[in-house]
Amino acid sequence: MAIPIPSSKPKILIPEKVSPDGLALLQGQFEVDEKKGLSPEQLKDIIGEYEALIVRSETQVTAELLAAAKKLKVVARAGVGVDNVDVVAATKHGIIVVNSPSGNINAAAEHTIALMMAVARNIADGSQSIKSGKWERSRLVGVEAKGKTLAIVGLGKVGLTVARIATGLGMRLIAYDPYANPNLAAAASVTLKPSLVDILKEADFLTLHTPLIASTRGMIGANELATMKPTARILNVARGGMIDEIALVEALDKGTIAGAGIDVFTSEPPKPDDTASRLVAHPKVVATPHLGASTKEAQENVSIDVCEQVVSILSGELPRSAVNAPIILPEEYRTLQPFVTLVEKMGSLYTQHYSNHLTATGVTSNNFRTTFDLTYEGSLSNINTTKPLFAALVKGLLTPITSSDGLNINIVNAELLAKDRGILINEHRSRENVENKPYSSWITLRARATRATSPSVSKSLKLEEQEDQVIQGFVSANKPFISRLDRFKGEFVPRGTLLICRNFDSCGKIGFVGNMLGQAGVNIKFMNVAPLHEDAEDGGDDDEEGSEALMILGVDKPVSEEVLKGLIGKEGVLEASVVTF
Ligand SMILES: NC(=O)c1ccc[n+]([C@@H]2O[C@H](COP(=O)([O-])OP(=O)(O)OC[C@H]3O[C@@H](n4cnc5c(N)ncnc54)[C@H](O)[C@@H]3O)[C@@H](O)[C@H]2O)c1
Ligand SMILES: O=C(O)[C@H](O)COP(=O)(O)O
Repeated sequence: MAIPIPSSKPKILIPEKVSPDGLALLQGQFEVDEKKGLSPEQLKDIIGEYEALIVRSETQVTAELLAAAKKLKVVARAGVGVDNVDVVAATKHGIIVVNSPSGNINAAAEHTIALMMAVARNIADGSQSIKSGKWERSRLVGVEAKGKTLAIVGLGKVGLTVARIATGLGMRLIAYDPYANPNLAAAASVTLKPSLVDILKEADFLTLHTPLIASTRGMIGANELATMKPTARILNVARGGMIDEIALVEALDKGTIAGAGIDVFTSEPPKPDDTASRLVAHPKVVATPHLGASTKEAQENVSIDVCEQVVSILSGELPRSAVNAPIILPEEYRTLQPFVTLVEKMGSLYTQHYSNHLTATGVTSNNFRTTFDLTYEGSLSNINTTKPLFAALVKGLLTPITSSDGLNINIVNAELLAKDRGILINEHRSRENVENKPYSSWITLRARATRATSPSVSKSLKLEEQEDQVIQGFVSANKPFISRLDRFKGEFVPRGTLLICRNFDSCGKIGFVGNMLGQAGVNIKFMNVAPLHEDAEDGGDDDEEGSEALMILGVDKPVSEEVLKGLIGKEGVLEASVVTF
């Protein structure tokens, strides 16, 4: 019998119905498990195997579930609303939450208009009546949309689309949204009002299009309903919970509200005793089972949108619509990616080189500092977002010292993790000295020297504490290069294992180090010598013992501490460190 070989491909779990159009993008490179009908416990039991989770609105992605999701890198919501995802908990775990902010806008807007017309013209009631053999023309007289006031709460993507369609129906449009763009509102012929009450009073139809957040939960309760006209009708294709369902049922019973078209409920699907069930059953309500986004077109859109983002994230790239990180434009990302690699390597070089180098006295010195200046220079100073570069630096600095913790450092949690470790990074942009460089952009990482507050403090400072620690790098042909390390300038590629020696700049050093490595069976793959940088305080000193240089050797295996000790102090090697990328 053949024994199944475990797959080494990253695993993606899809516990809900997601359109196959996007899923096709995942086939081949990932192991995709579509498992519908899992209970929360079953989901928790298996989530630890997966690197990506793709959901719609039914799966509750709780803090408890995320804590069990040890490998999870991304929660992708194939839709807009992420109220079923604990985004704060995801952020803490470094899990990126992505959604599809625009894939189903049109579907939701058209569904709103469909419900409005259905409520206005008693479509559901009329259909049921005729199917039961009746012919009730006088009971089912409706109202027209033309000339009526449509009041919109939340003039975002769906709200504006509803407004544009409703203009074509000849409706008057008003809206309440304290954060709305007045130009977009005016272009859609919507008059913005300063308060909710202002629009409630005038509404013939009230439609809700906000997210479900603290300020919108229960925003339409008994008091609000009481301020509305008895002929008014209410539509909700946004989220259950924004309307007090019991208050609405009572208003419909009393006849103080004429009707409602409801797609979303406080409990989905509603159980018989839930308040939502009373609303669904009410004769003046046209109810649909959260169908706002359920069109073929919208499902194709959101599926492709989030699956593309899952592929990006699992390939180590940035998504375009992260909910818990700023949105980065793809063209910006393309420009930034080589610099992201560079900065991560600069951070890693910093930690490995400064926190672990063997000095002339044979002591391993840790000179790691926690306050950094990260300066983007040349044309890079014009970029819109530096967030990925910031995150890359945190990742580079921390990974050599935290990799055993399994920390997943990314743009989502980098700031938090840096803060937790007391690391402060000040970002700067500079266009100075552009003409002196052979490359258009470069980056400088500087950990400033301890500044003496008095002569006695100055005396007590060790020499290395009195100097800035500097790493500078640039990108050429999409490859990262280090162009300065400490007081030394010289180009080298940060890859593989590097032995970095500080030595007196005189004859015989290379031969001596090469010989020692050879005896230890370590092969040298490439070598660079970096002389003192012109800005270095003792730069240009030609005195044999005064002038120093760095020797950077790419080696084929790690150099043991014993070999390092053998190098130090002899033949003018002053310090040595080994870094691995
Ligand atoms: N039923 C469905 O299947 C379906 C489909 C798509 C979207 N939706 C839901 O529709 C809603 C709107 O989606 P969207 O894409 O237009 O979102 P959006 O973020 O583009 O717009 C939301 C708007 O609400 C406004 N807002 C926030 N708080 C407010 C407050 N307290 N008072 C008034 N306005 C406030 C915001 O300023 C924003 O303009 C969301 O809840 C989404 O989940 C439902
Ligand atoms: O927020 C959304 O995108 C809608 O509510 C759609 O939800 P669904 O994907 O469960 O249909």
